[in-house]
Order: sequence, then C-alpha cells, then structure tokens
Amino acid sequence: MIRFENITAAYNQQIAVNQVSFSVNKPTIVGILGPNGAGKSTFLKAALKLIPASGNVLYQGEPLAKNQKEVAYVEQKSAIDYTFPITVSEVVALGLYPHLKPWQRMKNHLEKVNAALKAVDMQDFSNRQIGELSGGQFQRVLLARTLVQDAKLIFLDEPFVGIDTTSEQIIMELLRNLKQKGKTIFIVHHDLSKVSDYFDEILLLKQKKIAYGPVKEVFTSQYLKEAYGDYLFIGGDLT
Ligand SMILES: Nc1ncnc2c1ncn2[C@@H]1O[C@H](COP(=O)(O)OP(=O)(O)OP(=O)(O)O)[C@@H](O)[C@H]1O
Repeated sequence: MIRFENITAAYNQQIAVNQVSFSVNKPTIVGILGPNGAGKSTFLKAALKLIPASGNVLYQGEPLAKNQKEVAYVEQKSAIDYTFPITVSEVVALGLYPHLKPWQRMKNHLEKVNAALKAVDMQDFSNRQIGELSGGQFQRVLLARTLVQDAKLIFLDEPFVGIDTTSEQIIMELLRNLKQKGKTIFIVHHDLSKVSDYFDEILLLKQKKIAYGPVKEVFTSQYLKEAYGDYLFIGGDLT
C-alpha cells in the first residue's frame, strides 16, 4: 500500500535520516519512535518532500507526489503561529481547499466543518480565535482539519505533547475509528508507556532504521537498547 524507499535527509551536510525503508500493507496505526534528535520529525518531512531529501515514497505503486490529496500532515505544535488571526472553523476549512471547486456551495462546506468539529467535541468553539484555545483544544482542531480533508494517509508529529488525558483519549479513539475506515496513520511519539496500547506497528529510529514491524516484534529490550542505550527503564513487561 505505502512503501518508503531509502529516505535520506541532511542539514548542512550532516545526515539526520539515513536510508530508511519499510512498507505498510494495510490500514495501520504506526508509531515512529526514537530518542531526542533521532530524526523522527525529519523523517516525516523528508518523506513528504517538505525538505530537500532523497528516496521515494510509493503509494499504491505510484509516487506519493501524484496522490497529494490523500495526504494529511499535522506538524509539531511548536512550528505553528498561534497569534495568526484566524478562527477555529476557518482553520478546519483549510483542510477542504484541496477538494473544493469554486462552484461548490458554501453550505455543504460549513456542514462538513461543523461535523468535524463535533467529532472532536469542539463544536462550541467554532468562532473562537485559535490563540484563545488550550493546547489540547488546538490539537483537536488540527485533527478536525484532517477529518474534513478525508485523506487516506495521516501523518501526525507529536500530537499529544502538552495535552490533557481527555483530549488524548478523544484523539486516539478517533484515530482508531479512522483506521477502521481504511486510513493509515503515522504518529511521531515519545511516550514509551503507551506504545502497546496505541500502535499496531512501530518504526524505531535512530538516524537509521533500527527496526520496523508489529509492536510485539520491535518493542523488545534488545531493539530499545540499540535505540535508547543502556539507561532506558520502562518497568514491567514491555508488551
Ligand atoms: N532545521 C534544522 N537545521 C539543522 N539541523 C536540524 C534542523 N532540524 C533538525 N535538525 C537536526 O536533525 C536531527 C534530527 O532532528 P529531528 O527534529 O528530526 O529529531 P526528532 O527525533 O524529531 O527529535 P525530538 O524527539 O527531539 O523532537 C537533530 O540532530 C537535529 O538537531
């Protein structure tokens, strides 16, 4: 379904992601894990060609670039300008623009935006400025933008940083529903305690691929030691 081939990226000639290849063959929730600076965010940006990179991404056998409509990407929160004067419903509507034709009626568009806001339990905030939201509320709005886009492939960079447990549960439940509907979701994540709960498969990264596969096969002390070194302690069984 989707194949990443030799994804490589560098900053100032310093390699950040080195020849990463793997395939996902069915709707899956994929966790991208690794220590600070491992190249997790860079891998997403390189795969989506948001930064100069080499390698290929094939979706259904075709270059992903030919299927831009099927890609939704939510960047790390720190990369977003909260002071930009835009309302919640306007942010969500941005997800529709790749699909919206000029003659399509506004009403339809508003219905979709409202339905997506309802799905993330943010319907009461539609006219708020984004600068007036909490971190978790804002993350839910970004997810609503992804929902209206109706993309097959969803890439989320650290969606749970700084958000409360309720928001995290709402988002995870939504992502599981999206998987049931045939979507594949990639999540850069750093909290190792939730791995078995959240993900079907994981990519363990430390510049190069340490391992990719089902959680049971990859979330092992041997691979974790390779990625994180000797000092990692999670406690109890890993899976
Ligand atoms: N814009 C940039 N310019 C130069 N170097 C960068 C840039 N962005 C990232 N790097 C470097 O590339 C490497 C990978 O960074 P990246 O942000 O992809 O890691 P990460 O695994 O997402 O880290 P974290 O868990 O800390 O968010 C790091 O050494 C980082 O310092």
